Amino acid sequence: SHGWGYGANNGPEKWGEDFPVANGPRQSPINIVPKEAQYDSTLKSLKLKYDPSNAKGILNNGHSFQVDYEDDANSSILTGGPISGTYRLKQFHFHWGASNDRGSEHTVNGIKFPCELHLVHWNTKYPSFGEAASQPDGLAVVGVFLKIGAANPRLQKVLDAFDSIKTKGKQTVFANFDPKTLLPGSLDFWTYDGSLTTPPLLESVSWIVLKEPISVSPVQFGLWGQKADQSLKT
Ligand SMILES: NS(=O)(=O)c1ccc(S(=O)(=O)NCc2cccs2)s1
Ligand SMILES: [Zn+2]
Repeated sequence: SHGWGYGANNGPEKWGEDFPVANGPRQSPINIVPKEAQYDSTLKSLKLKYDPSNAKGILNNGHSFQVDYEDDANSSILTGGPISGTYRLKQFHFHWGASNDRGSEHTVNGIKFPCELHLVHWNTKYPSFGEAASQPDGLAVVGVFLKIGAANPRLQKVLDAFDSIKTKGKQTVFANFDPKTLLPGSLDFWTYDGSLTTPPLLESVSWIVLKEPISVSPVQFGLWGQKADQSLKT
């Protein structure tokens, strides 16, 4: 199909053909250079309050594995940090590569991590996710880097679910999961105004990238690589 992807003919270099905002002023991802970041004392600490029962299912959308959440109430929300108001969790998903030396979208001092988790939230001042996604302050995505290291038992439930959704379009029930368990000990973050990192590349995201990575073991990550068909890899 002609849809966007990560291949030579439909990859990031070509996205601008169908999505001209790709050449816009606030495109993500970016390279984060900690020494150049400015400390902003007006920023508040991040507050994440998630209700595990809001978890609905896990989907292989052909570009990632995505866990979707009920978002018809303020039961799983993000407040504080750089944002004002209340943003509701819509879904979380991952980006990874064909090998451990690549995969993350943001880089730190030019270094790619093997994987990056995104928790996608939308501003409740708008009536819906779709409406919020087209507004400059519509979305807030928390990014968490994954590094290869100790086994991470909190990830295991997500990894185990990959087994039953190996092909694009497949989804399965994924219930009772608190994504807060995936976060590192520190919620210190870098923040900037950017965009969705995949089409439609909308410039509506307040990015909140956590400084501390979480770990995944070589075995856990190896399974990940095997399970995802090639189209899923960056
Ligand atoms: N990598 S990322 O977190 O920047 C995301 C990319 C796409 C995301 S989405 O699933 O929220 N769809 C976005 C939309 C589809 C249609 C209207 S907006 S989140
Ligand atoms: Zn993402």
